Amino acid sequence: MIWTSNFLHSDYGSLTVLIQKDIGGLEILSNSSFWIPAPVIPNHVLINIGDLLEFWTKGLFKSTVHRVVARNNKTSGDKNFAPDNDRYSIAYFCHAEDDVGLDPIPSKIIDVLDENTKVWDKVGYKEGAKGKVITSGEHLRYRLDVSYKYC
Ligand SMILES: O=C(O)CCC(=O)C(=O)O
Ligand SMILES: [Fe+2]
Repeated sequence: MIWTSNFLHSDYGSLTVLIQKDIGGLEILSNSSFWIPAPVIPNHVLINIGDLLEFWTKGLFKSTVHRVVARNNKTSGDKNFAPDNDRYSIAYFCHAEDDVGLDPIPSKIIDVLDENTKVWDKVGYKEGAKGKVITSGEHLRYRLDVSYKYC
């Protein structure tokens, strides 16, 4: 898949396993709205939390907003930059079965948290959807419909 630099998004599933080769470019949006470059660590995979885990934990685990920036600045001091090379990554998206509800998992830690409205706002659900238990399949369909236009 080819990413453009301004395609910021959170992942739709529970976890994403990401394998990056040599060149950085993945950036994570911090709480204070700064973009933080994710380092490329040789022989390691990067695990990204997706929307489903944020729903299941009432926001205790954050579905990170991220983007991939095509880097071609030859003066950059980042040793992960390789301006003349292509960038390759492989993402494995873990999803739940379509009929799995996105209500919080039973847990003493999660029970006491307030209803997580951040994930609803981040995903862009309408007011009326808040507080309803939607399913993994409904969530995936919604995210795909918003992100892509079908012929
Ligand atoms: O290529 C990457 O580093 C990340 C790609 C990504 O964010 C995605 O496939 O959802
Ligand atoms: Fe992603």
